[in-house]
Amino acid sequence: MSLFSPRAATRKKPSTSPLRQRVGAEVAARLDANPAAERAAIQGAQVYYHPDFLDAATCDRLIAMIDAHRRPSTLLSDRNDQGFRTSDSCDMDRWSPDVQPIDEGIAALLGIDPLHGETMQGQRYAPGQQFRAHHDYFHESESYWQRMLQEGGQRTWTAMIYLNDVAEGGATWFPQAGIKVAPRRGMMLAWNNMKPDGSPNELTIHEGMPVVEGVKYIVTKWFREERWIK
Ligand SMILES: O=C(O)CCC(=O)C(=O)O
Ligand SMILES: [Fe+2]
Repeated sequence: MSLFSPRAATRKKPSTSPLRQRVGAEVAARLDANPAAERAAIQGAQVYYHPDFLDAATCDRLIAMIDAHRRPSTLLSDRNDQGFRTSDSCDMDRWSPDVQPIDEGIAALLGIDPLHGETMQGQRYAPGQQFRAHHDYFHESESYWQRMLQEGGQRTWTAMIYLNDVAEGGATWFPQAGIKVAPRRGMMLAWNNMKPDGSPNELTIHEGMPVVEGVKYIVTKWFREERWIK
């Protein structure tokens, strides 16, 4: 039997990275040392909760900003998949006095330079709206990848904050990691999209489940391996 396998030779493995490896370990160590943060009891992915990261008044201010600026959400993917992400979303102006302290507070909690953070996204889901299963990391096989390399490279950590409680539905579900998180006003959910070796972690696939009753508001912050703002 030949040891050479043409299939294995042509299948491209996603790249590992010492930089991403380091940010994974450093952020996890920082959150482990923070008594306000709690690590989810799952194998194979680093996922943390921080209840009460934002107070109610701050959540309400962000909700009002989302309502003032929201438009139908978009997708980066090459596939044009109707129904995949049906929420509204908007960019939260990082230099506005209402957003900047929150933006910098998230970066400080994780210990990541705020300049690595993409523009914070606000999202609103009405009943029936959802964000189906996806990875937050970029797929190196997609046509956007070369552009992403110019714009700070791969995404490492995601920090998401629920701005309100939702009467029914709207949980964030990680089907492979095996956790389902119900929206709770002010709670941050943060996870590393990379494995310990700095390559994409498939186990972080997650979904914003359909809202059944009520309206769900969140803000999401994605961090890049390099500076997103030059
Ligand atoms: O709405 C959710 O619970 C998930 C949102 C999400 O996956 C994202 O913003 O990347
Ligand atoms: Fe996501």
